[in-house]
Amino acid sequence: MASLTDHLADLVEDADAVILFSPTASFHDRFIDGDTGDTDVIVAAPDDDVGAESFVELPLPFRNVRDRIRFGIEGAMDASLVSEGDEVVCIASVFEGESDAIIRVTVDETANSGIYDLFVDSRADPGVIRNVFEVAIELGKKGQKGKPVGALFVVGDAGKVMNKSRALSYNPFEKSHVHVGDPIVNVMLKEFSRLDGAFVVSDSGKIVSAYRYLEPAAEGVDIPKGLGARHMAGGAITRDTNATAIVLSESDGLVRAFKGGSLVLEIDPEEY
Ligand SMILES: Nc1ncnc2c1ncn2[C@@H]1O[C@H](COP(=O)(O)OP(=O)(O)OP(=O)(O)O)[C@@H](O)[C@H]1O
Ligand SMILES: [Mn+2]
Repeated sequence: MASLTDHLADLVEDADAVILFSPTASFHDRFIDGDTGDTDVIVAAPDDDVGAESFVELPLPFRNVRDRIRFGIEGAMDASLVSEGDEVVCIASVFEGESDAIIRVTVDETANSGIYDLFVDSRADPGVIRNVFEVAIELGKKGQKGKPVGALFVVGDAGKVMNKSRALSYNPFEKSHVHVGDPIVNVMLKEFSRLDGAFVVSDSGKIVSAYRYLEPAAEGVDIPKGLGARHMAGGAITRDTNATAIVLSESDGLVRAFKGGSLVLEIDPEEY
């Protein structure tokens, strides 16, 4: 079987840009050394291991290829590397291992899914959003003592979020100065996730409170039917404030992110 690289020249020809998703160094080098003509080469990956000229950092590996491509394209748009109407060739690994798939898309600014803005254009630091995702994914994978568990994290704009919520119980984070991402905090978050309500996290990642009952106005919130009170409250608080909500569902095990009152991203922790 001919390898993907044998066809690359044909497939990339007359595209405006190529996005290589997490390429190996050898694939990237072969690619750069080949004749890419006027086509810009962009690398999208968790880390820039290949010394790319143009780079879009992926905050998560995005097992779902559609999410990965959306993030890469929206990130490339944000950096003015591609623009409306551009033909972009995306080269990614869909199966395990090396780059094995090519998806050619036309950039359509109106189709912006918001997945890039979720991380980069939130009130909270991108790393904070990522850390909260990681806790939610881990919690979703393992549950609490083997049982599925739900959790609601409201990240950023914490002052306003506190004003639109009330305490369900004493706040174990009252006088602490702990941040998401600290290993010990992740253990605490998992422990407290058995109890009701939401975690409130500041822009910089400080855990402001646990056990908050959110009381946002729910009008104008557009979340899929079938999701319950936790998701409704999480979605609605992001319309009422500039926070981002990351919700782990106890019933279907998925992690969802809401921003501006809409569902932006849905991932299955089992794939991570
Ligand atoms: N307004 C709210 N603020 C904070 N937490 C809430 C709120 N409403 C519900 N919850 C939390 O969500 C939990 C689950 O509620 P519910 O089953 O209605 O939500 P859900 O969206 O179906 O979530 P799941 O998919 O996890 O079941 C409640 O036990 C409570 O801890
Ligand atoms: Mn439910």
